[in-house]
Amino acid sequence: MKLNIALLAGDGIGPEVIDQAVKVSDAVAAKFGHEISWTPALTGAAAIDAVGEPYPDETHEICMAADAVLFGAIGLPRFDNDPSAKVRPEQGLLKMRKALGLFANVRPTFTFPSLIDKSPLKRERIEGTDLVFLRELTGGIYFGKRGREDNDNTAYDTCTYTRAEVERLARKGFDMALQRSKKLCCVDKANVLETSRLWRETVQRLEKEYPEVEVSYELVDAVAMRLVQWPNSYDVLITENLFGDILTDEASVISGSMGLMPSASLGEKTSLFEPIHGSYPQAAGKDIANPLATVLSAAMMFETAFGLQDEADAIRAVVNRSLAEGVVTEDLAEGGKAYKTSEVGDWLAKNI
Ligand SMILES: NC(=O)C1=CN([C@@H]2O[C@H](COP(=O)(O)OP(=O)(O)OC[C@H]3O[C@@H](n4cnc5c(N)ncnc54)[C@H](O)[C@@H]3O)[C@@H](O)[C@H]2O)C=CC1
Ligand SMILES: CC(C)CC(=O)C(=O)O
Ligand SMILES: [Mg+2]
Repeated sequence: MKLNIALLAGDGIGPEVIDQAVKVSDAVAAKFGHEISWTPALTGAAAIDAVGEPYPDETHEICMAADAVLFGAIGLPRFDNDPSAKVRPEQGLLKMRKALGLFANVRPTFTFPSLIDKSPLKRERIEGTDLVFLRELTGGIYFGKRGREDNDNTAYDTCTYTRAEVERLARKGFDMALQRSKKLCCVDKANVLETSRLWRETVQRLEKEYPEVEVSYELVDAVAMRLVQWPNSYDVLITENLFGDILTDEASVISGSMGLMPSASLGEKTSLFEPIHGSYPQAAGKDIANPLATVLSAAMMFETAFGLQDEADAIRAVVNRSLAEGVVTEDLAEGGKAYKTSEVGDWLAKNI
């Protein structure tokens, strides 16, 4: 099979972790007789520096022409530390998600048997955790009207959701629940927010179409607590953009490192695969970041974008072996040998 993949490395550790995902993908492709054609494209601060905008038209065209997109991360301190910057890397990420129609971000949270004792949470709480967030990705407060008024002394961001936006995400959640343990949790703040009440009402209406699915409705603040207290009690969780962004970073603690959790951003036209972490600028250029979140995002790409299950399983199997054998970056080394980002990638590619 010929696989045409757009490659958006981005900023900070983005290029380093993407390099490892490319090595591993090429190795799995060679093993199973596929040919990958990678088309690199600019995004984030790298694109601002090169052409003045964070998601150039040319990058969009490359993404639309590809069968799938593999994305690293964007963002740099020189923008984070300058609140007055008008053009920002994150605008490129949001523009890209909107332009590609990537409304559903699938963020699984799971544990690795060899890492259970590396999590700051107790073994008996986290063992067997296997849950998945479906985060709405192209609506809500990240895309609402924002601005300043009152002589620059007041700022506002608005959160808007349409019933259609909620429904398409929720349907994906119900469908996913049917494939899994038939449990769905709608995470909102319906005791306060009107948008959350629209979410709840829309999901309640859909319940009739999915009588086999047991739905619970929980407030986001309580979920933030229960997620680390009893992660095993959750299976599929659906939620809006902001809540999903925050809760999934929190959930990464269950697995043992932010550098482990992958995601798939799905839409009608195309799909994009990206680690849940950001550009971790403190580690940029040091060859120390954990590449596994990006490598596992590539596994999701083989599975979801190309229907290549054996290839995805092969990547997951070699990742599990690397962890069991202690071939890990410094975030997981705990005083033992810390491998470089590139060494982990080489090991995975060699052992697949
Ligand atoms: N999807 C994206 O491109 C995202 C971009 N960002 C941007 O990234 C920049 C940094 O943001 P932060 O809040 O520091 O989030 P971050 O996710 O980049 O880093 C937070 C912490 O997570 C850990 N971490 C993250 N990735 C890791 C990896 N691969 N290996 C080992 N440890 C890892 C590190 O301890 C790090 O200090 C900002 O400019 C932000 O806007 C933030 C989140 C997502
Ligand atoms: C710019 C942010 C919306 C990126 C982020 O934190 C994420 O998608 O997880
Ligand atoms: Mg985030």
